[in-house]
Amino acid sequence: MEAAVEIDRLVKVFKPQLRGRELLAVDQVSITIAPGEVYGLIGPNGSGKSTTMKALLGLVAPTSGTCRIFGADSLAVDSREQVGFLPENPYFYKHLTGEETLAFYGKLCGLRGQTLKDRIGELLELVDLTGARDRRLGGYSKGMLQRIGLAQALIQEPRLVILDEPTAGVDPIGSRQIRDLIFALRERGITVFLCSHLLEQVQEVCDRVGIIFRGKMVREGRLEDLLSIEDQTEVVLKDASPELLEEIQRLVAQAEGAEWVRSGRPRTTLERLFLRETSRRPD
Ligand SMILES: Nc1ncnc2c1ncn2[C@@H]1O[C@H](COP(=O)(O)OP(=O)(O)OP(=O)(O)O)[C@@H](O)[C@H]1O
Repeated sequence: MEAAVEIDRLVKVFKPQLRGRELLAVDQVSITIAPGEVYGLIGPNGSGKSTTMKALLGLVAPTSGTCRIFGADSLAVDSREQVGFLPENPYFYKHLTGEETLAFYGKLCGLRGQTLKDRIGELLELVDLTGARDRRLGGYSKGMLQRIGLAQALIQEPRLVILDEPTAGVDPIGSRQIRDLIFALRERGITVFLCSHLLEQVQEVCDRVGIIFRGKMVREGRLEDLLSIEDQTEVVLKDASPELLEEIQRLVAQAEGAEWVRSGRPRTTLERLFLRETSRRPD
């Protein structure tokens, strides 16, 4: 099966504008993403995530290496026909309404008439902005702006969506909505390539993750494989009495090779606690 994304030994060196040193932003990075997969590229600020994405989109010319989208070289204009892109800081015309914004981008993609109208209606529904379709973007919250940005990226029914920090500056509830949207894209079989430096967001939505640091890919794999601690087993008990715990501990002490590491209450993440507490409260 043809890969949705194939980045092969990508190198990007930025030349200094006047004096100064060359900057190796991406160093021999290779990424392959299968159709329908949700892939997350994570790494600290300045590690080369956006540059990798821009090279894939043909917005940055590789110093060496190649990028392909469904087999087409990223430097060829037609490779972009299948791609939707949400940049890190999307710029929108604040005086346009949500609906006008999508109409603007839809027309740029060649959509017209009823097809365009239907597509706009469908996308506003998908990103939960039907009620705000006639409001100007100047009055949208950051989360709403990201969602209209996502709708814009989907206007031409792409097979691949590239999202650069889709939840940057968005509160946990807004982030949850964007995450749910990514799940919805996966259900539709759309390939998603996203980057973030927020690990928890990536953890929930991605099938596979790459960790990039100082331009180099340092780890890559399926999330379960990356996160499992190979030599440990987790048992979660409900309403366990202290006596039962003692009994188990005694059994473990008798067992050859096994070691009791810890017991205690499992913790939720701060993000989950925040979402649980705030979703209970009326506005
Ligand atoms: N057009 C450019 N000219 C010169 N240097 C650049 C350019 N674009 C990016 N860089 C540099 O390349 C390095 C990688 O930047 P990049 O934006 O790819 O990182 P990132 O991982 O996306 O960071 P962030 O999480 O902050 O968005 C940084 O040191 C950045 O300053």
